[in-house]
Amino acid sequence: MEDPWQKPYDFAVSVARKAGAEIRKAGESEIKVCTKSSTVDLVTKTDERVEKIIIGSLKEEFGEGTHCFIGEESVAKGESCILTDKPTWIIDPVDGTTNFVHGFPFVAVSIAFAVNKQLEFGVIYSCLEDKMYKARRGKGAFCDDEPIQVSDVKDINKSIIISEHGTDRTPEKVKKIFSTMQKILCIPVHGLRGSGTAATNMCLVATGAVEAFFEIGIHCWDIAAGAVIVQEAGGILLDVDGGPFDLMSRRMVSANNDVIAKRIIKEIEIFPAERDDAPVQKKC
Ligand SMILES: O=P(O)(O)O[C@H]1[C@H](O)[C@@H](O)[C@H](O)[C@@H](O)[C@@H]1O
Ligand SMILES: [Mg+2]
Repeated sequence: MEDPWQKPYDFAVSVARKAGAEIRKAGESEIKVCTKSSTVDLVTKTDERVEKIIIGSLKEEFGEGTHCFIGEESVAKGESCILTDKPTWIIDPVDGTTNFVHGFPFVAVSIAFAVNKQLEFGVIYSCLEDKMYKARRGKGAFCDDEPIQVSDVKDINKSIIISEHGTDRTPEKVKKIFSTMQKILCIPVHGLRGSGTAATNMCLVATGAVEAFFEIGIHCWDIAAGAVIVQEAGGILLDVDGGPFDLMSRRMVSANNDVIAKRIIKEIEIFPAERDDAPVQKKC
């Protein structure tokens, strides 16, 4: 039987590469910065332009009617963020916008594709490092066409863990984030890290450079592609309460195995984050 998703997968890789080249070029000129949900949730013209390029190319190739699109900047402008059974592209045009603005060298283009709410493939182009990560469900994970594999460490005391602070600086939430980090650091683990992009963090789990990455407050476009890449590299995804991973829940633990994941989960202080697919509240 013909493989229906090979063409979209190959196309996603070429679009991600094209988008990454645009980001690199834009980084050479002055970057005008605006904000979204908070004063530290940054957005630039490049985020918007690159998302338009990606969605425009996908629509041209696959038609507007049959495929749906969830893109970070389109959702910010009021488009729907509901995952249906239709073939759906989930896109973060510039993951690591703060890094991009500051010239911190980890910025990724993240493109995932889901059908019947199941993620079929994920492509992450770490464009400043020029590394192309990709995975298709059931077919393994790759970096620049070389197979990648999570680490086999089961001893938490020999692990490196990644987390991020996010863009919600409500003092009670920040307190919980730092309390969690303090507890994990004191297990003790070898180290705590953060690249500033959820997509790249997940690739670091997938290559075995770190054992786990967790965050509360991320969005589906930050982690959809990484979810496929981590699982295809042999890793696992869980909710921060140890339950099943839910793409729209804005919380996730990705790890090399369930021993590491469950040990981390013991220390996570959970705080609320509104779901990506929550009904939009009408403004008065
Ligand atoms: O850079 P963006 O696409 O906004 O995504 C980042 C997110 O906003 C932050 O909350 C996370 O901490 C980063 O890891 C994301 O990648
Ligand atoms: Mg992002």
